[in-house]
Amino acid sequence: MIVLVGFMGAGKTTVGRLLADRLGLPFVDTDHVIEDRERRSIPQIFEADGEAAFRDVEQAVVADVLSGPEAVVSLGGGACGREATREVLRAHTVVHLDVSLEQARRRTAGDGNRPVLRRPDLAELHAARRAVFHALADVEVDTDGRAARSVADEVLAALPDPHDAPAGALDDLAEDR
Ligand SMILES: Nc1ncnc2c1ncn2[C@@H]1O[C@H](COP(=O)(O)OP(=O)(O)OP(=O)(O)O)[C@@H](O)[C@H]1O
Ligand SMILES: O=C(O)C1=C[C@@H](O)[C@@H](O)[C@H](O)C1
Ligand SMILES: [Mg+2]
Repeated sequence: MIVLVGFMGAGKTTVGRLLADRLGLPFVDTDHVIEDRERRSIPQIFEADGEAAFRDVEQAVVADVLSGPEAVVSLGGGACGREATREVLRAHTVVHLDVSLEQARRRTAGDGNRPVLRRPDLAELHAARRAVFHALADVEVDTDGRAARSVADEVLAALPDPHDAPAGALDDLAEDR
């Protein structure tokens, strides 16, 4: 799987869709899977059950999605906080979309669907998570001041084989031999 990680507003959902389209793979966003499975929005889950309960559901959803059919998968911004999730990620191609806190704030301004943005220690959280994303990443792309399409192009160029070949191209090659 190609798994996109990064802070809120890094563009995981936006760039993930573009990548999936370009690679001919399904796109799965674990935040969306959580909301479908729970039949509630993420802010509603945080409000009713608290963050720890949300993280439990998130960890289970990430494990399920990453053991499913091949896809481009975007994780929620806080999903890599769980050791179990970091362990599962070892078997996959992890792409870190790097974003500064300033840019992340600008991109997510006015979006009430990210309760963690209200945390008073956001700067520390951003720095701590950034180090974790960096350590997990096979591919890392700076997204500041870049259009989502250009970020997707850079990710595609940096993906290890065989992801950079169009879907089916390698099958043809094998048959010709
Ligand atoms: N490279 C980019 N340049 C400018 N705007 C962008 C870029 N990538 C994403 N955006 C915009 O920033 C906002 C946040 O992007 P997106 O929802 O894809 O982030 P995310 O990483 O999925 O965040 P979250 O972890 O909260 O789900 C959206 O409005 C999106 O259109
Ligand atoms: O950064 C975070 O902790 C979060 C990011 C979003 O993707 C959602 O998963 C949720 O709002 C929590
Ligand atoms: Mg997202």
